[in-house]
Amino acid sequence: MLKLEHIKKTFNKGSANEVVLFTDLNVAIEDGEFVTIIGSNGSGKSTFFNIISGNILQDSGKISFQKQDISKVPEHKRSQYIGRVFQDPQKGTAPSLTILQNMAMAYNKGKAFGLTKGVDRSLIPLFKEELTNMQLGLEDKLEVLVGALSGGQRQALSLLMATLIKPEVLLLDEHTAALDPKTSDLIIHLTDKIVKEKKMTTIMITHNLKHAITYGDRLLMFHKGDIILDIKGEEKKTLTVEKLIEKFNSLNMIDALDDELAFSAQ
Ligand SMILES: Nc1ncnc2c1ncn2[C@@H]1O[C@H](COP(=O)(O)OP(=O)(O)OP(=O)(O)O)[C@@H](O)[C@H]1O
Repeated sequence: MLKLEHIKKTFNKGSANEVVLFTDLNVAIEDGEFVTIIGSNGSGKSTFFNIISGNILQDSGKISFQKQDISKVPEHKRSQYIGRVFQDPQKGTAPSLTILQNMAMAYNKGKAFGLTKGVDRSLIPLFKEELTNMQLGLEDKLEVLVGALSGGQRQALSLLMATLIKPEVLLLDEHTAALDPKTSDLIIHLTDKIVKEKKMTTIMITHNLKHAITYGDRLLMFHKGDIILDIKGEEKKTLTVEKLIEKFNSLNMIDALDDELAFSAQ
């Protein structure tokens, strides 16, 4: 279980630019859970990920993973069990290296590894199999430079690389947002397939309300540094855009739905 307790975070404390974001954030994510996160701009979604990954430190509060206190564990150590895919297809892959070299890098994550001696060729069948599963034809492009791939192909590769050695927690930070709608649907479908196959604890931030409702088994909504909705179980399984909007209305929270989110529901 990944647990955040009483997290507080203020940026630029004491200055004119002070942002009091989290005053008492509490959430527990079960092993194997696939959680989708929505929320208006600036509601704290990315900061939530930054605090989980150790990219920024909370001011106070506790983060524990499998009952171990990881509140002060540095990011590079947490990255051994926490994988992350970003919105920008440029991140997460090395453009000047081939697909094969990128896959080898991902395979050797956390180990002392250099490309000077070349890639262990015995791994090629495994890499080909993984790439074939994605159905993007990348298995025939092992020697192609990643910089020459389309945004969608590159994001699919980022996803594959982040999960090649199964992380215990996978953070997806709007990883389909920079893609056109068709490619975005393809990548989200692929994501769901990989998450289910590998049974990974996964948290996905999305600005696409339909994706947040369709995928995953729990939905959290952030608003001004608080989690204002937590929908799981049967309620999540049978959730529709209409039901969610009804819920916002009944809780007088329709303001929490910004234009981008509302638009994505159409
Ligand atoms: N490193 C930082 N320094 C100063 N302020 C920050 C920093 N990171 C985040 N903030 C502020 O904290 C608030 C929450 O930002 P965050 O990026 O977590 O929101 P978000 O929900 O991910 O938004 P978006 O949907 O726009 O990506 C914003 O007001 C932002 O300006």
